[in-house]
Amino acid sequence: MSENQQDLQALYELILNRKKTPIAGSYTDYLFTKGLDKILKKVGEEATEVIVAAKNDSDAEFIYEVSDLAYHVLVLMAQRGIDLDQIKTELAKREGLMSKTKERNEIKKL
Ligand SMILES: N=c1c2ncn([C@@H]3O[C@H](COP(=O)(O)OP(=O)(O)OP(=O)(O)O)[C@@H](O)[C@H]3O)c2ncn1[C@@H]1O[C@H](COP(=O)(O)O)[C@@H](O)[C@H]1O
Repeated sequence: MSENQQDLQALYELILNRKKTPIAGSYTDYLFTKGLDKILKKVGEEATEVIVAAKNDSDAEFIYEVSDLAYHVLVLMAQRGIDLDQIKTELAKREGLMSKTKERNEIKKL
């Protein structure tokens, strides 16, 4: 990993650290202080911004919004007490599984 790439595990640990040891002026601390509903609101907003950016041509804007969402999801995970290893374990269970697309009946127009 290049020096200019954020390590997700390190970021998650920094977020956990903010939860354990609040720091004045920290945005992460601000989110934890506001609580779950505020964090959920931010995740919702950031997800919407990803959707809007994905429809636009700018890769930079899309990357920016996905990064905002990733950070806020990590804050949500920390708030819920779920760590990255638990997500990796869940993803590993799916490795090699064949996805099944369901046969769906055509929607009939009324
Ligand atoms: N990756 C991030 C990160 N991504 C986005 N953000 C913040 O997320 C906010 C999103 O902007 P918005 O305009 O949606 O929100 P806002 O108006 O600032 O605040 P709201 O009242 O709407 O919540 C901005 O304030 C960004 O600074 C982040 N804040 C922190 N980090 C990482 O977390 C570390 C610790 O940050 P602090 O907790 O601030 O020390 C930092 O060093 C970074 O590595």
